[in-house]
Amino acid sequence: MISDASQPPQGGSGDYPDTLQTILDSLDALVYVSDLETYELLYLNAYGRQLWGEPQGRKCWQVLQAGQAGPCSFCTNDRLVDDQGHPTGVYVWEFQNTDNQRWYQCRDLALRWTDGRLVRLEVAIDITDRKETEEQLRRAVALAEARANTDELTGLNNRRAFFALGEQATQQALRNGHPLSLIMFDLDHFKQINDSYGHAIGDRVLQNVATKVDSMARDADVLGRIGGEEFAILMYNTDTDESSHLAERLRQAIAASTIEAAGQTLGCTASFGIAAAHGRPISLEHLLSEADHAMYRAKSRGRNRVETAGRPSS
Ligand SMILES: Nc1nc2c(ncn2[C@@H]2O[C@H](COP(=O)(O)OP(=O)(O)OP(=O)(O)O)[C@@H](O)[C@H]2O)c(=O)[nH]1
Repeated sequence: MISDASQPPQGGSGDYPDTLQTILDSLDALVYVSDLETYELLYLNAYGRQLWGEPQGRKCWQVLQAGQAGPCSFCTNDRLVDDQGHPTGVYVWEFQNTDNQRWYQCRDLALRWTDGRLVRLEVAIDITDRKETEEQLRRAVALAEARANTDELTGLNNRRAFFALGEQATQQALRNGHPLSLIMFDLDHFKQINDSYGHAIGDRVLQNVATKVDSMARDADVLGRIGGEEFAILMYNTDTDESSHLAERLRQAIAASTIEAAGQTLGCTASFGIAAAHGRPISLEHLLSEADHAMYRAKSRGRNRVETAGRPSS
C-alpha cells in the first residue's frame, strides 16, 4: 500500500490519499516507516504520533525509543534483507519498548519506498496485557510446582521431590562411576515431645532440625523430609567417610540445639543410618533400604548415634 503512494506520507500531512490516511490513523497499532540505511523516520501514524510526537526528520531510534545513542542494539533491520540486500519478507517478534515499557508484537518488512530506497515498515500491536497474563500464569505454575515439591512445614523437598531428584542423582552417579552416599535420620522419642508439649511445639522442633540440616549440607546435596520425623540427604560424588563426617556433625548439632517453648528449653536427638553405592548398580530404593537398616541399628543400640551399612558398630 505505502510503496504505491505517489508521495511519502509525512506524519499526517495532507499529501496522502485521505481514505488511506484515515485508515492508518484509525488503527489501534503503531505503523511507521524508516529508512533502512539512515534510520530517518519517514512516516508515523496517529497512534505513534500520539505517543511520541511528530517525527520531524529525526531517526526512529531518537523518536520511538529512550536512551539510545545510536541505532538500537535490538534493531531488526539486518533480518529484513538478505546478503544481496533483497527484502526477505515479514519478520515477527515481541519486544518491550524502552520508552514506554509497553510490550509490542512487531511485524517488520523491508520494502521499496516511493523514491526507490529500501525502507523498514513496522506494524506493532500492544500486547502488554497478554504478556502480563502470561507472566502471572508462569508465576502461578512455578509456585504450584514449588508447592507440590516442598514440604510445607520445613521448606525442604517433600518425599515425592526427594525421590524424583534423588533418582536423577543416582542414575547420574551410576553413569559417571561417581561415589554416592545417603544419610537417613529419624528423631528419637519424638512422640514424647508431641505428647508432652503438643503437636505445634513438635512442629517447631522439626523446623529447627530442618534448618540445621539445610545449613550444614552442601548445595549439591539432595535433602528431603521423607516421613513425619524422618529426613534424608543424598550426597553425590561422596564416599562414606565424607557422609559419616557430615552425619556425625549433624548428630552433634541436633543434640546441642534447643528451642524455647512452654517456658522450657527443649531439645532432641536423632539416630542416623548411612549407606553408599560403592560402585554397585544400586537403585535409590535399595540405598534407602540399607540406610534404613543401619538407622534402626542406631536406634536399637541406644539412639543418638550414627551407624553405617556394611560396617560393624563401633
Ligand atoms: N508435630 C509433628 N509430629 C509429627 C509429624 N509427623 C509425624 N509426627 C509424629 O512423630 C511421632 C513419631 O513417633 P514414633 O514413630 O513412635 O517414633 P519416636 O517417638 O520418634 O520413637 P523412635 O523413632 O523409636 O525414637 C508420632 O507422634 C507422630 O505423630 C508432624 O508433622 N508434626
